[in-house]
Amino acid sequence: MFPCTTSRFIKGTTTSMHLRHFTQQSLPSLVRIVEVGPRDGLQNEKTVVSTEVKLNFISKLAQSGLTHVEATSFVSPKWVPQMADHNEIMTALKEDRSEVNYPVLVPNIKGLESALKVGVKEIAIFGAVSESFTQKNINCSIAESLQRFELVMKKAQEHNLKVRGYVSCVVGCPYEGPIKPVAVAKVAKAMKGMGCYEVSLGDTIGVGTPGTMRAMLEQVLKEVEPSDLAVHCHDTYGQALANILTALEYQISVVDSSTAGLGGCPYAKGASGNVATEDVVYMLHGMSIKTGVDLDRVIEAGKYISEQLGRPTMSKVARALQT
Ligand SMILES: CC(C)(COP(=O)([O-])OP(=O)([O-])OC[C@H]1O[C@@H](n2cnc3c(N)ncnc32)[C@H](O)[C@@H]1OP(=O)([O-])[O-])[C@@H](O)C(=O)NCCC(=O)NCCSC(=O)C[C@@](C)(O)CC(=O)[O-]
Repeated sequence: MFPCTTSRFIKGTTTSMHLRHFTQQSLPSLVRIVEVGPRDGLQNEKTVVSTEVKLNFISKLAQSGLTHVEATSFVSPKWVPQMADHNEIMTALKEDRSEVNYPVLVPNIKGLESALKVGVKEIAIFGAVSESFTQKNINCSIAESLQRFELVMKKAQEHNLKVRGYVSCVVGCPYEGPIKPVAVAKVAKAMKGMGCYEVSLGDTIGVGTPGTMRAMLEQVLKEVEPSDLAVHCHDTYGQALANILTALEYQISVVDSSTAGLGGCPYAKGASGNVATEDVVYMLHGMSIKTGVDLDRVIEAGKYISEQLGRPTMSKVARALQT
């Protein structure tokens, strides 16, 4: 996968830093989880998952107390075939009378126009801090992507849509290696400045450690308030929970996760799944941090989708509790 690169991602990042001492009192008492399983979790699946299964999965997640379930992407079906049923998914969710938000990914005006036709209320624009990843993922430069997002933002605001922003590759890029924290701060600031209500910082290939997360967050927090940030940690190197805890220490209280640990980006080869929602909920509840999420119900949703995909869950908590 990245056989010779591991040391590149951990080298020289924390030695000069003071390890801060945090007490339980200084952590957020409430964390909002943004469930990305139906989108990030499934987008990389080779076999097309039926719309019916996706909707059942979303329904189970919605019944678990999650308030934000990212449902699909309005991207090109040639680029990401698994998300080609976005119209059917969002048309079905229009009938949902719950308070759950169903944000969708939108890369450009074409995606936004399609999303508006099916009554989407919240979108997420997605950029990155690496030029190579941006080219591979959305076929343009970082500067071009920000111009596109400005157009999307303007139109979204005209339609009173909420817009979230993603910044990918915040500690490492599959093509460029380690990323400078100051570059992340620049893109995060641009996303926030154009009107995103929240910017989610993505460790797309899961190479971050609490050391590199800390270095990155300290720069980003010079430009964006912790209340406007979320973290999105893939678990490739088994560091995701530690990285999330690091973000909580900086008062970031929104965490993206994916039930059953599904996921990966088609344009970030080698990236494994997101941190499992079950594992995040277990950790947070164990620290007396509220999430409003019913762990048993999320485990049930994870069991359902894992059975449908024909493989065991990647959630350690679900595995432990099911045996
Ligand atoms: C952005 C594009 C569309 C540019 O793709 P492009 O080829 O440069 O676009 P184009 O404008 O030249 O159009 C080419 C064709 O795509 C169509 N097209 C154009 N736009 C759309 C659209 N919105 N919906 C449907 N179709 C579209 C357009 O109509 C045309 O169709 P044709 O004439 O050839 O039949 C493409 O690169 C794309 O779809 N990329 C998606 C990549 C993606 O979804 N990646 C995964 C999500 S990001 C991620 O997972 C990371 C994250 C968010 O989780 C955080 C983290 O982990 O770090």
